[in-house]
Amino acid sequence: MKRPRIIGLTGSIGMGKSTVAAMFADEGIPVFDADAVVHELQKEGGALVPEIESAFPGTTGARGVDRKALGAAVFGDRDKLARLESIVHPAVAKQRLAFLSEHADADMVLFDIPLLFEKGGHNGVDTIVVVSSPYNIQRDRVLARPGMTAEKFDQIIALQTNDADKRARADFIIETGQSLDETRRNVHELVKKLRAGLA
Ligand SMILES: CC(C)(COP(=O)(O)OP(=O)(O)OC[C@H]1O[C@@H](n2cnc3c(N)ncnc32)[C@H](O)[C@@H]1O)[C@@H](O)C(=O)NCCC(=O)NCCS
Ligand SMILES: Nc1ncnc2c1ncn2[C@@H]1O[C@H](COP(=O)(O)OP(=O)(O)OP(=O)(O)O)[C@@H](O)[C@H]1O
Repeated sequence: MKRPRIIGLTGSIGMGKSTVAAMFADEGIPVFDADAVVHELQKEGGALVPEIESAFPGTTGARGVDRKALGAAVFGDRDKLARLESIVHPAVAKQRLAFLSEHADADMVLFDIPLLFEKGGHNGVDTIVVVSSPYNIQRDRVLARPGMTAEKFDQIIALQTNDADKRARADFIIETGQSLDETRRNVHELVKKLRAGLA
């Protein structure tokens, strides 16, 4: 069956996945945003809210999942995180398949998958793009987010494949330590190469 070339976009916390995925979308490439799907499933009326409430009592309310509370419950506890992942990841995988069949005629699609290497998703994509910036820039950006603490940042970093490994396993690296304009130019050049079949 004909299917598009699948580009997997990944990178560690705050490296710029969402920002760079939006640049690919601006180039006309359909983007599957795993994180946005998780938000959808966890919001008020979201399909996973009841199951999350029963596994993690007190972490949901009238507005769906309270992500801060749930994050505080799982990021420092690998068993709890694994339990949450066993609820969330199958639902995301199902939507990814649906997305792929909706875009079966596209030449290329991009999957924005934060845990591409951690969960083995790299085996299901044709080309791997990693977003990456120097550690200090990453850390400063993440710590500037409301509600973020150095402790939470360290916990999350410890759960993710490190940046050097990601870079080593990438087909292409998009540097995000520079200006947004520079990064956008690099995305444009990469898309041009991919479209021309040169990469
Ligand atoms: C625990 C939750 C509610 C916390 O939400 P919150 O808005 O506070 O944080 P956010 O989602 O922005 O994540 C912050 C950082 O942690 C990373 N992260 C999220 N889940 C995981 C995980 N299971 N393992 C490693 N890193 C993770 C994100 O990629 C991001 O870099 C949320 O992250 C969640 O539901 N995670 C489980 C689902 C999941 O694995 N999502 C990420 C891939 S789709
Ligand atoms: N050259 C650049 N490329 C990408 N992002 C940049 C760049 N310069 C500054 N930024 C900023 O860095 C931040 C990156 O955040 P973004 O949400 O895209 O990262 P993420 O990898 O999706 O994060 P998370 O893993 O937490 O979901 C944004 O605020 C973005 O504006």
